[in-house]
Amino acid sequence: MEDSDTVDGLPEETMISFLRRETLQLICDILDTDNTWETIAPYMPGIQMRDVDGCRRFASYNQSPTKMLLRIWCSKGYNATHLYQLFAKTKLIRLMRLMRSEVDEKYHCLETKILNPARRFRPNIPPPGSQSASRSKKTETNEASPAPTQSSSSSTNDPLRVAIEGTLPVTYLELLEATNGFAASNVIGKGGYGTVYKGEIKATGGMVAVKRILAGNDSSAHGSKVEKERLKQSLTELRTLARFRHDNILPIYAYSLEGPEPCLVYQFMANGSLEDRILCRVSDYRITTVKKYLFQKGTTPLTWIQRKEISIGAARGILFLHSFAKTPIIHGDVKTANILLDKHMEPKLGDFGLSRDGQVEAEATEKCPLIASHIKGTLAYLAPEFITSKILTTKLDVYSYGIVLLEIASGQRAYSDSRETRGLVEYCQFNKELAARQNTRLREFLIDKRAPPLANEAEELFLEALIEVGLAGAYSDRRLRPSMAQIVEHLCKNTIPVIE
Ligand SMILES: Nc1ncnc2c1ncn2[C@@H]1O[C@H](COP(=O)(O)OP(=O)(O)OP(=O)(O)O)[C@@H](O)[C@H]1O
Repeated sequence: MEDSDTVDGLPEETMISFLRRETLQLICDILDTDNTWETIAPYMPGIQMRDVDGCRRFASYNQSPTKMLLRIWCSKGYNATHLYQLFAKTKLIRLMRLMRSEVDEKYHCLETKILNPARRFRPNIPPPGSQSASRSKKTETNEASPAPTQSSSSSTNDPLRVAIEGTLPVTYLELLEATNGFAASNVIGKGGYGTVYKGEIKATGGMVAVKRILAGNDSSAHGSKVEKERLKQSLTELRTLARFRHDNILPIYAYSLEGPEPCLVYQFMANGSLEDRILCRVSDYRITTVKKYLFQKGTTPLTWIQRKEISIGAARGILFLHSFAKTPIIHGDVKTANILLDKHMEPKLGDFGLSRDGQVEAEATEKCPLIASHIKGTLAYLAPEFITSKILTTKLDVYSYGIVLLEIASGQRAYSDSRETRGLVEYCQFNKELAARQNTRLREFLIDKRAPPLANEAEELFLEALIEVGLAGAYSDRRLRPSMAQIVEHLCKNTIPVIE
């Protein structure tokens, strides 16, 4: 067996021998289902990308990947109590209950803590290798492996430590190998803060996108300020993505901070950005010159069904950010370039470099809004209250998302110098008045000319909903904008929100 060094090379005693066989089997059965083990692996200190790859290969031989993962983890000195705390951290209460009889009862209060997060409790379980650890076996000293138990005040205050918690480290060398040495032919995109490369993790053949944060060569005070801002944004992105996992949020797989430039590794999105797909644009980076000739007419326009699914999926991603945690997360840079499409055209919201904890914009009572000094966003997508007063609430994302919907409906850009009415909202409003004067349906003025003709009444209704929800979302008075929950509801039902 090719991977015998990682699979069978571990002595049997490194299994979690302190767990009853039946308990271990039950835990493995649950975590093997739907590859749930992959969601806890990033929270296991000491577990690296290559370990996860090894477990995946183990699974391909019809073996339990969870059992393998736990064996590797135990070989690094972690024990049942650490496992219990890992389940607490990843909120797998069912698994905690399964093994609770096998850990000291002083840790059982972790279950109460999950059910009642307001109560603060931090049992001190020493990490392996520390003097008081029950197993003092020292392992792989070159690994930065902060045990999950080490969330003391000093570590929680360390932004770097907090940012990388829950995401796998990968070596710069592995990324060099994956991207053919960051070859120009692997470039798939460029953003304000770095270049994105397509890469292949050799062990699994899995495709990834590697964002390599630009290293500036400007050593002036301004240059180092820009550099700092870049690093800060990549850490913000890392921190946010490590905290939230959702079908419509671009998953981050790994990071590398030890090389010459910091790198973030994401799931590869085969269909590129929504912006490119709306414009039927073949990215210069994506293809060779020969292919560019073949594709010069551009990519196939999105169908109306695809547009509907993309709109709803992206809205769900934003709604998740706004509602998942106690404090809503404001993305701050929602735009078609940041909605990426996987091979099934499933949309995933990416680029969290500007995301911030914010607050829900209340419909009835006007709370004092947060003032953000950092969010920049892209001007055409930025809500007026942010531009004028730096007011930051969830309605900031609603405004930007409204613009996205208008782009999906009309195929127009958010801002264009070649239009008489440059801003997209003004362009739509202008056409709305024109349509009313000519007693014509607005959709006939605004429909994306590249899109296939509307096939049935449902598609016609959807296009109308798209335009009206888009306009409502981009309403200048933020208090009159719908919430993301209302938007998802309207789009799913093809209904039009009532606005003044
Ligand atoms: N995971 C991914 N899979 C495939 N392509 C990607 C992925 N991430 C980014 N890209 C491509 O790389 C481009 C640049 O992405 P990036 O997030 O760096 O910048 P941006 O959002 O376009 O710009 P900025 O960060 O300045 O707002 C994207 O527009 C997209 O085409």
